[in-house]
Amino acid sequence: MSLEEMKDLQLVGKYIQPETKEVNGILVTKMMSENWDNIWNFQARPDDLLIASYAKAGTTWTQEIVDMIQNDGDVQKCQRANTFDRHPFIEWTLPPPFNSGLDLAEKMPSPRTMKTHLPVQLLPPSFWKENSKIIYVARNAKDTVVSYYHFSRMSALLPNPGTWEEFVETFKAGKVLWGSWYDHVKGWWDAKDQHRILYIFYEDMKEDPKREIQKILKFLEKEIPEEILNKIIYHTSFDVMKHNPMANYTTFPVSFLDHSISPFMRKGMPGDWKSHFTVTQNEEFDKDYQKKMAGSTLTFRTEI
Ligand SMILES: Nc1ncnc2c1ncn2[C@@H]1O[C@H](COP(=O)(O)OS(=O)(=O)O)[C@@H](OP(=O)(O)O)[C@H]1O
Repeated sequence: MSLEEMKDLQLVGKYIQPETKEVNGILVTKMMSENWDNIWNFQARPDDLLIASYAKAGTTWTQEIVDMIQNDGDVQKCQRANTFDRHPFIEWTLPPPFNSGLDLAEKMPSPRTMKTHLPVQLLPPSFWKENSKIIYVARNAKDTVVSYYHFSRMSALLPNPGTWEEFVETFKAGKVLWGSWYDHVKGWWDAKDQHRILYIFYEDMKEDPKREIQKILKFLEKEIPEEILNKIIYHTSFDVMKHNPMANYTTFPVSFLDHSISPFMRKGMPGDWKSHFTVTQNEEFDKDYQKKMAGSTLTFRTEI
């Protein structure tokens, strides 16, 4: 449905209950669980590109970078629709008249670029069979939980997060949509060498966007002049994306996403967790983290 039609339906969000259900032990929305057979049987194509991540890891940022690369730095072309419509969110299921990710994806001509937050074991198997390319973006747990908390406060589509203290515990227990952060990042990390997966980090993107965009270019087998590369870095910087209505989620009905509670483009900085965690909370988080990440070669930076 068009943005104009969406605006006429400002109130619809109020009637969407963020009820949850489990699919193979992973929490998803009730609507996703009811649509699960279709999601699982989704037909990927060999020339699909999937941007995968745990929620709040820098998905939208990566989507904008990829779209700019695919459109040779043409900003106008990247303004053709909001992020949600440009890159179908395959598992995201909404009631009619809203478009669900699968509907959008199935209608989209090849080559498609799509998004998912599914943990690796729940990815529709056709992606593996067709050997589609996947970019996985990961972000450190502490900044992720902060961003997830504020997003849950502003989004009527996600369960109520409760207090910050409560949400940290829910996150640690993996009782949030898309399941445990720890299992998600490790699962995709372990899968990366057996498939066409580029695994990148939010903190690295922030530290040196040029270097990380060059990694994406290489993965996509694309070459662009320096001038376009610089344009992409500028257009996908936090300050520019924050004011880009096609990338900052402000085109969504306010009853879905209420930016006056917390903007989607909130801080965009590694290390913001320091203004949220108490000393005790941080020590307990670290202790729990060591246990959950023990034995993995995957490491994160919590500041740059
Ligand atoms: N260009 C750019 N630079 C730096 N940071 C950026 C950028 N674009 C988005 N963001 C930040 O990414 C967080 C949102 O993550 P996602 O896009 O993965 O969210 S979602 O799961 O798809 O809803 C959210 O992080 P927080 O600010 O910490 O909440 C966004 O602000």
